[in-house]
Amino acid sequence: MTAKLILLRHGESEWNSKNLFTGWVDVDLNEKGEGEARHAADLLKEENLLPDVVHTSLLRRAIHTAYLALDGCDRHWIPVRRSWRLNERHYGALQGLNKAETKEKYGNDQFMAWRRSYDVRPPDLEHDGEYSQFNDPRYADIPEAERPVAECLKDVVARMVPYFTSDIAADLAAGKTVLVAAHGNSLRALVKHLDEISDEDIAGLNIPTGIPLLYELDDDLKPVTKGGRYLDPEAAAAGAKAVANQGSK
Ligand SMILES: O=C(O)[C@@H](CO)OP(=O)(O)O
Repeated sequence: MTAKLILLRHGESEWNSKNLFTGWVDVDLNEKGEGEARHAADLLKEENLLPDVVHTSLLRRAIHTAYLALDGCDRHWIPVRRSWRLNERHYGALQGLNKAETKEKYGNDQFMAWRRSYDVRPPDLEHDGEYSQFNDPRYADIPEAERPVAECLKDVVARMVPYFTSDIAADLAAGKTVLVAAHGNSLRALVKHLDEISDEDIAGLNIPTGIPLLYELDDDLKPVTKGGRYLDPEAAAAGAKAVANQGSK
């Protein structure tokens, strides 16, 4: 028997459209992003892929996307589980900065190392910085010493995979169709884990906003088809290309 795992990056956010590094800053979807989330519902309905349980991050762009996608396919009532472990990568002191300006200021190599290398962290964000979440009550359960102030993708893999192998895997093993509504980099971390992508090759993988990506997993939770299947492959390819080019003005 195969288990069904649907990955959904949130729809376009207010800061995606302004080309700003977002990370843990809790910005909402813009109108286009809400439309993408509703369209995700249509795609799920068309394939009769109706989630039994949803896992989201603690950030409203993922929570809002999950709600709109589930509402649109009459699954607004299913159990919801949330974890900071599904949050976007903490972008440290880059949070709030414009991507094109950052690339211009620091050069493409540094910009790409911060954005897509596996193990180069952006500079730390001060606890009292304008876009710091250090004292946000929603993260009170994370011991201070472990509360992120900047993360590379390797850090995201380290905090996300344990949640996948415990909570998400338990729902999959119980035969549930699972929706994970999360973020560009937390989903890159999950796809890296599922498809066993190398630390080098993951740099080239970008996840588009708002298009469900279906993985059918075998009993060992290995993908039956590597890379899964986007429910709208053409839009996904165009969306991934746009994410890759975000440093350009
Ligand atoms: O700004 C961010 O938090 C992420 C996702 O939007 O950006 P990037 O794709 O540059 O890692």
